[in-house]
Amino acid sequence: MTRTEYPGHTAARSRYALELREVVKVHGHGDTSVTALDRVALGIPRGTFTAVMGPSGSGKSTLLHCAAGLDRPTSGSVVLDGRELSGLDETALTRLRRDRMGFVFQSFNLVPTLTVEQNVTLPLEFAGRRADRHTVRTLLTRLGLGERMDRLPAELSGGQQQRVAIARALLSRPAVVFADEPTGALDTQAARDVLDILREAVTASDQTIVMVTHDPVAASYADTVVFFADGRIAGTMSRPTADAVAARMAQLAAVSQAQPAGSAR
Ligand SMILES: Nc1ncnc2c1ncn2[C@@H]1O[C@H](COP(=O)(O)OP(=O)(O)OP(=O)(O)O)[C@@H](O)[C@H]1O
Repeated sequence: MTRTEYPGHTAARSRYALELREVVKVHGHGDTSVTALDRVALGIPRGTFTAVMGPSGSGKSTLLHCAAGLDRPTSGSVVLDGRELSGLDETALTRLRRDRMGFVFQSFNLVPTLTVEQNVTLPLEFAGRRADRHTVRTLLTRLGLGERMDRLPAELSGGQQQRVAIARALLSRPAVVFADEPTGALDTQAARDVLDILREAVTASDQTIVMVTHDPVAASYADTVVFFADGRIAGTMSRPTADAVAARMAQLAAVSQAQPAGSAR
Protein backbone atom coordinates (compact mmCIF):
# COMPACT_ATOMS: atom_id res chain seq x y z
CA MET A 1 0.00 0.00 0.00
CA THR A 2 1.38 3.40 -0.89
CA ARG A 3 1.45 6.25 1.56
CA THR A 4 -1.10 8.95 0.88
CA GLU A 5 0.85 12.12 0.37
CA TYR A 6 0.12 15.44 -1.17
CA PRO A 7 0.99 16.61 -4.64
CA GLY A 8 4.18 18.65 -4.84
CA HIS A 9 5.86 16.89 -1.96
CA THR A 10 8.44 14.16 -2.29
CA ALA A 11 8.64 11.17 -0.01
CA ALA A 12 11.79 12.55 1.67
CA ARG A 13 11.41 11.74 5.34
CA SER A 14 12.35 15.13 6.69
CA ARG A 15 9.46 16.76 4.88
CA TYR A 16 6.97 15.11 7.18
CA ALA A 17 6.00 16.40 10.57
CA LEU A 18 3.93 13.25 11.02
CA GLU A 19 3.91 9.87 9.35
CA LEU A 20 1.62 6.92 9.86
CA ARG A 21 3.05 3.75 8.42
CA GLU A 22 0.57 0.96 7.84
CA VAL A 23 -1.14 1.72 11.13
CA VAL A 24 -3.70 -0.83 12.30
CA LYS A 25 -5.74 -0.30 15.45
CA VAL A 26 -8.10 -2.98 16.68
CA HIS A 27 -10.32 -2.12 19.64
CA GLY A 28 -11.43 -5.02 21.81
CA HIS A 29 -10.89 -8.74 21.34
CA GLY A 30 -12.44 -11.73 19.64
CA ASP A 31 -15.89 -11.60 18.03
CA THR A 32 -16.60 -8.07 19.24
CA SER A 33 -13.32 -6.53 18.06
CA VAL A 34 -13.47 -3.50 15.80
CA THR A 35 -10.77 -2.53 13.33
CA ALA A 36 -10.84 1.25 13.76
CA LEU A 37 -7.76 1.85 11.57
CA ASP A 38 -6.95 -0.54 8.78
CA ARG A 39 -3.40 -0.15 7.39
CA VAL A 40 -3.49 3.61 7.32
CA ALA A 41 -0.47 5.13 5.56
CA LEU A 42 -0.27 8.89 5.65
CA GLY A 43 2.42 11.56 5.47
CA ILE A 44 1.68 15.06 6.72
CA PRO A 45 4.24 17.54 5.29
CA ARG A 46 5.59 20.19 7.61
CA GLY A 47 3.94 23.58 7.37
CA THR A 48 0.61 22.29 6.09
CA PHE A 49 -2.99 22.38 7.32
CA THR A 50 -4.78 19.03 7.03
CA ALA A 51 -8.44 18.38 7.79
CA VAL A 52 -9.53 14.83 8.63
CA MET A 53 -13.15 14.04 7.82
CA GLY A 54 -15.38 11.01 7.64
CA PRO A 55 -18.67 9.60 8.83
CA SER A 56 -19.20 8.84 12.52
CA GLY A 57 -17.22 5.75 13.49
CA SER A 58 -14.84 5.97 10.52
CA GLY A 59 -11.75 6.16 12.76
CA LYS A 60 -10.93 9.89 13.03
CA SER A 61 -10.57 10.00 16.82
CA THR A 62 -8.60 6.77 16.84
CA LEU A 63 -6.29 8.27 14.23
CA LEU A 64 -5.74 11.39 16.34
CA HIS A 65 -5.13 9.33 19.48
CA CYS A 66 -2.60 7.06 17.77
CA ALA A 67 -0.87 9.99 16.04
CA ALA A 68 -0.49 11.84 19.36
CA GLY A 69 0.70 8.77 21.25
CA LEU A 70 -2.42 8.72 23.45
CA ASP A 71 -3.19 5.25 22.15
CA ARG A 72 -0.82 2.58 20.80
CA PRO A 73 -1.42 1.07 17.35
CA THR A 74 -1.98 -2.68 17.19
CA SER A 75 0.62 -2.76 14.40
CA GLY A 76 2.44 -0.31 12.16
CA SER A 77 4.22 2.79 13.37
CA VAL A 78 3.81 6.50 13.94
CA VAL A 79 6.72 8.89 13.42
CA LEU A 80 6.30 12.38 14.81
CA ASP A 81 9.00 14.97 14.19
CA GLY A 82 11.40 12.16 13.25
CA ARG A 83 10.73 10.09 16.38
CA GLU A 84 9.02 6.74 16.26
CA LEU A 85 6.45 6.68 19.04
CA SER A 86 6.41 2.91 19.55
CA GLY A 87 9.99 3.04 20.82
CA LEU A 88 9.11 5.49 23.59
CA ASP A 89 7.99 4.64 27.12
CA GLU A 90 5.15 6.57 28.78
CA THR A 91 7.47 9.16 30.33
CA ALA A 92 9.18 9.91 27.02
CA LEU A 93 5.80 10.03 25.26
CA THR A 94 4.46 12.49 27.82
CA ARG A 95 7.53 14.66 27.33
CA LEU A 96 7.21 14.51 23.54
CA ARG A 97 3.55 15.48 23.76
CA ARG A 98 4.39 18.37 26.05
CA ASP A 99 7.35 19.64 24.01
CA ARG A 100 6.51 18.85 20.39
CA MET A 101 2.71 18.65 20.17
CA GLY A 102 -0.06 21.18 20.70
CA PHE A 103 -3.70 20.32 21.36
CA VAL A 104 -6.89 22.25 20.73
CA PHE A 105 -10.19 20.66 21.77
CA GLN A 106 -13.82 21.52 21.17
CA SER A 107 -14.27 22.27 24.88
CA PHE A 108 -11.22 24.65 25.18
CA ASN A 109 -9.90 22.88 28.33
CA LEU A 110 -8.66 26.03 30.06
CA VAL A 111 -7.94 26.11 33.79
CA PRO A 112 -10.75 28.29 35.20
CA THR A 113 -8.72 29.70 38.10
CA LEU A 114 -5.79 30.86 35.95
CA THR A 115 -5.61 34.04 33.88
CA VAL A 116 -5.28 34.04 30.11
CA GLU A 117 -1.52 34.54 30.36
CA GLN A 118 -1.12 31.82 33.00
CA ASN A 119 -3.16 29.37 30.92
CA VAL A 120 -1.02 30.05 27.87
CA THR A 121 2.29 29.58 29.70
CA LEU A 122 1.21 26.55 31.76
CA PRO A 123 2.68 23.85 29.45
CA LEU A 124 6.04 25.64 29.40
CA GLU A 125 5.99 25.90 33.18
CA PHE A 126 5.27 22.17 33.45
CA ALA A 127 8.34 21.67 31.26
CA GLY A 128 10.36 23.74 33.74
CA ARG A 129 10.87 26.51 31.19
CA ARG A 130 10.13 30.20 31.56
CA ALA A 131 7.97 31.81 28.98
CA ASP A 132 9.29 35.05 27.54
CA ARG A 133 6.64 37.66 28.41
CA HIS A 134 7.23 39.62 25.21
CA THR A 135 6.68 36.49 23.09
CA VAL A 136 3.48 35.69 24.98
CA ARG A 137 2.20 39.25 24.63
CA THR A 138 3.02 39.32 20.90
CA LEU A 139 1.23 36.01 20.33
CA LEU A 140 -1.84 37.03 22.32
CA THR A 141 -1.96 40.40 20.56
CA ARG A 142 -1.81 38.64 17.19
CA LEU A 143 -4.78 36.54 18.32
CA GLY A 144 -6.72 39.63 19.44
CA LEU A 145 -6.26 39.01 23.16
CA GLY A 146 -3.52 41.52 24.00
CA GLU A 147 -5.86 43.49 26.26
CA ARG A 148 -7.16 40.42 28.04
CA MET A 149 -4.03 38.78 29.39
CA ASP A 150 -5.14 39.20 33.01
CA ARG A 151 -8.71 37.99 32.55
CA LEU A 152 -10.08 34.64 33.72
CA PRO A 153 -11.60 32.26 31.14
CA ALA A 154 -15.13 32.84 32.50
CA GLU A 155 -14.78 36.53 31.57
CA LEU A 156 -14.25 35.64 27.90
CA SER A 157 -16.56 34.56 25.08
CA GLY A 158 -16.31 31.04 23.68
CA GLY A 159 -14.38 32.26 20.66
CA GLN A 160 -11.94 34.17 22.85
CA GLN A 161 -11.45 31.11 25.07
CA GLN A 162 -10.66 29.00 22.03
CA ARG A 163 -8.13 31.60 20.91
CA VAL A 164 -6.46 31.29 24.33
CA ALA A 165 -6.32 27.52 23.82
CA ILE A 166 -4.76 28.07 20.39
CA ALA A 167 -2.18 30.47 21.84
CA ARG A 168 -1.35 27.81 24.46
CA ALA A 169 -0.94 25.21 21.71
CA LEU A 170 1.25 27.48 19.52
CA LEU A 171 3.53 29.05 22.12
CA SER A 172 6.21 26.36 22.08
CA ARG A 173 6.10 26.13 18.26
CA PRO A 174 5.25 22.42 18.32
CA ALA A 175 5.94 20.08 15.43
CA VAL A 176 2.22 19.33 15.09
CA VAL A 177 -0.92 20.95 16.48
CA PHE A 178 -3.80 18.47 16.79
CA ALA A 179 -7.20 20.14 16.73
CA ASP A 180 -10.28 18.07 17.52
CA GLU A 181 -13.46 19.84 16.36
CA PRO A 182 -12.02 23.22 17.38
CA THR A 183 -15.06 25.13 16.13
CA GLY A 184 -17.70 22.65 17.30
CA ALA A 185 -18.85 24.83 20.22
CA LEU A 186 -18.64 28.21 18.47
CA ASP A 187 -21.06 30.41 16.55
CA THR A 188 -20.37 31.10 12.88
CA GLN A 189 -18.36 34.31 13.29
CA ALA A 190 -16.26 33.01 16.20
CA ALA A 191 -15.63 29.81 14.23
CA ARG A 192 -14.40 31.84 11.24
CA ASP A 193 -12.06 33.87 13.47
CA VAL A 194 -10.61 30.67 14.94
CA LEU A 195 -10.18 29.12 11.48
CA ASP A 196 -8.50 32.30 10.19
CA ILE A 197 -6.05 32.07 13.10
CA LEU A 198 -5.28 28.42 12.44
CA ARG A 199 -4.84 29.18 8.74
CA GLU A 200 -2.48 32.05 9.51
CA ALA A 201 -0.44 29.93 11.90
CA VAL A 202 0.30 27.65 8.95
CA THR A 203 0.74 30.27 6.23
CA ALA A 204 2.66 32.90 8.19
CA SER A 205 4.38 30.83 10.89
CA ASP A 206 4.89 27.51 9.11
CA GLN A 207 3.08 25.49 11.76
CA THR A 208 1.65 22.05 10.97
CA ILE A 209 -1.99 21.48 11.89
CA VAL A 210 -4.07 18.31 11.76
CA MET A 211 -7.74 19.05 12.44
CA VAL A 212 -10.60 16.59 12.82
CA THR A 213 -13.88 18.20 11.84
CA HIS A 214 -17.40 17.37 10.70
CA ASP A 215 -17.83 20.83 9.17
CA PRO A 216 -17.14 21.27 5.42
CA VAL A 217 -16.65 25.02 5.92
CA ALA A 218 -13.95 24.37 8.53
CA ALA A 219 -12.33 21.80 6.24
CA SER A 220 -12.22 24.36 3.42
CA TYR A 221 -9.60 26.33 5.38
CA ALA A 222 -7.18 23.38 5.11
CA ASP A 223 -4.67 22.74 2.34
CA THR A 224 -5.82 19.15 2.07
CA VAL A 225 -8.72 17.11 3.33
CA VAL A 226 -8.13 13.43 4.10
CA PHE A 227 -11.38 11.46 4.02
CA PHE A 228 -11.84 8.39 6.15
CA ALA A 229 -14.38 5.64 5.71
CA ASP A 230 -14.49 2.40 7.61
CA GLY A 231 -11.01 2.81 9.09
CA ARG A 232 -9.35 3.45 5.74
CA ILE A 233 -8.36 6.52 3.78
CA ALA A 234 -11.11 6.97 1.22
CA GLY A 235 -9.40 9.79 -0.67
CA THR A 236 -7.86 13.23 -0.37
CA MET A 237 -8.82 16.64 -1.72
CA SER A 238 -6.40 19.51 -2.29
CA ARG A 239 -7.52 23.16 -2.21
CA PRO A 240 -10.93 22.11 -0.91
CA THR A 241 -14.08 24.18 -1.17
CA ALA A 242 -16.89 23.73 1.34
CA ASP A 243 -19.27 22.59 -1.43
CA ALA A 244 -16.87 20.00 -2.81
CA VAL A 245 -16.17 18.67 0.69
CA ALA A 246 -19.89 18.49 1.51
CA ALA A 247 -20.55 16.58 -1.72
CA ARG A 248 -17.77 14.08 -0.95
CA MET A 249 -19.04 13.64 2.61
CA ALA A 250 -22.56 12.96 1.32
CA GLN A 251 -21.15 10.18 -0.88
CA LEU A 252 -19.26 8.66 2.05
CA ALA A 253 -22.31 8.88 4.31
CA ALA A 254 -24.40 7.04 1.71
CA VAL A 255 -21.85 4.22 1.56
CA SER A 256 -21.53 4.11 5.35
CA GLN A 257 -25.32 3.86 5.75
CA ALA A 258 -25.22 0.80 3.53
CA GLN A 259 -22.57 -0.64 5.88
CA PRO A 260 -23.27 0.53 9.46
CA ALA A 261 -20.42 2.27 11.31
CA GLY A 262 -18.94 0.29 14.16
CA SER A 263 -19.75 -3.08 12.62
CA ALA A 264 -17.17 -5.67 13.59
CA ARG A 265 -14.68 -6.40 10.83
N1 LIG B 1 -12.26 2.15 23.15
C1 LIG B 1 -12.95 1.54 22.19
N2 LIG B 1 -13.39 0.27 22.34
C2 LIG B 1 -14.07 -0.36 21.37
N3 LIG B 1 -14.37 0.20 20.18
C3 LIG B 1 -13.97 1.47 19.96
C4 LIG B 1 -13.24 2.20 20.96
N4 LIG B 1 -12.97 3.44 20.45
C5 LIG B 1 -13.51 3.46 19.21
N5 LIG B 1 -14.10 2.30 18.93
C6 LIG B 1 -14.76 1.92 17.65
O1 LIG B 1 -13.81 2.17 16.62
C7 LIG B 1 -14.45 2.74 15.47
C8 LIG B 1 -13.82 4.10 15.15
O2 LIG B 1 -14.16 4.99 16.22
P1 LIG B 1 -13.65 6.50 16.25
O3 LIG B 1 -14.12 7.08 17.54
O4 LIG B 1 -12.21 6.55 15.94
O5 LIG B 1 -14.48 7.12 15.03
P2 LIG B 1 -14.76 8.67 14.66
O6 LIG B 1 -14.65 8.74 13.18
O7 LIG B 1 -13.89 9.54 15.48
O8 LIG B 1 -16.28 8.83 15.09
P3 LIG B 1 -17.06 10.16 15.55
O9 LIG B 1 -17.10 11.07 14.34
O10 LIG B 1 -18.42 9.66 15.90
O11 LIG B 1 -16.33 10.77 16.71
C9 LIG B 1 -15.93 2.81 15.82
O12 LIG B 1 -16.56 1.67 15.29
C10 LIG B 1 -15.96 2.82 17.33
O13 LIG B 1 -17.16 2.24 17.82
